[in-house]
Amino acid sequence: MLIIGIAGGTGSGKTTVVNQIVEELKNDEVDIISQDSYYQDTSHLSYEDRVKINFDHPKSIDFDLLVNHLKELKAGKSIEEPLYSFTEHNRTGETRTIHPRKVLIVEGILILTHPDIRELFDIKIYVHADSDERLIRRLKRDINERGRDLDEVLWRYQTTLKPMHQQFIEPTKEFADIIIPTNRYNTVAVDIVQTIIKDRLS
Ligand SMILES: Nc1ncnc2c1ncn2[C@@H]1O[C@H](COP(=O)(O)OP(=O)(O)O)[C@@H](O)[C@H]1O
Ligand SMILES: Nc1ccn([C@@H]2O[C@H](COP(=O)(O)O)[C@@H](O)[C@H]2O)c(=O)n1
Repeated sequence: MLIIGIAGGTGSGKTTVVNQIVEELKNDEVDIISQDSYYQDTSHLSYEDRVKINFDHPKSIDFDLLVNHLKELKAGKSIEEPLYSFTEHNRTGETRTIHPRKVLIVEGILILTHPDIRELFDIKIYVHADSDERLIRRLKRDINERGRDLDEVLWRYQTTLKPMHQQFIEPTKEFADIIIPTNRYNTVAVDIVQTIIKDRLS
């Protein structure tokens, strides 16, 4: 199994790049795991307390479960990925069965911060867009798709997104084998990654 890790700040375009990469691959060859599915289970907290969580700090992620799941898949076993709700700020209680595939792509803002996870990746990619571009994209996406409003996104940006990006996310760029600039749609970089994957599949 080829495991590719794709990191980068929120709104940098990780999900978009992943979707472009897998477009030409067959379903039974590839699967995608999002770090967002591995936010800690916070069912013991009230909604008011869950809203206040710093979702951009490495502690917010259940890395033990993610490492365990990646190792299971690598060993040829299926796993149950937890499903996550951005409106409830919590796991939904449902899961999705993921079977081992030839290619697994793992994407998320903090995935390169964890040494055991870095060790499991065959290829490490960092997607880079400028912070003003990322904030604009995040505003549009969170308001349209994640049930947020302008004040919520700006409050989160100032209190956690920006400082956590500078402290934890941006420094992981140094671990990347490939850095993809995504201030614009980068078809050349996507082509290169697709070529690497096809080469490994042949
Ligand atoms: N290169 C790009 N140029 C313009 N908009 C983009 C680009 N890449 C992504 N977007 C848009 O920005 C938003 C966030 O992109 P997404 O891929 O979800 O980022 P991430 O997964 O890194 O948070 C989405 O609405 C997406 O359509
Ligand atoms: N309940 C939550 C959980 C996470 N977030 C934010 O999601 C961002 C990571 O996802 P991307 O798709 O943007 O990479 C992260 O910056 C968290 O702040 C949230 O808003 N609510």
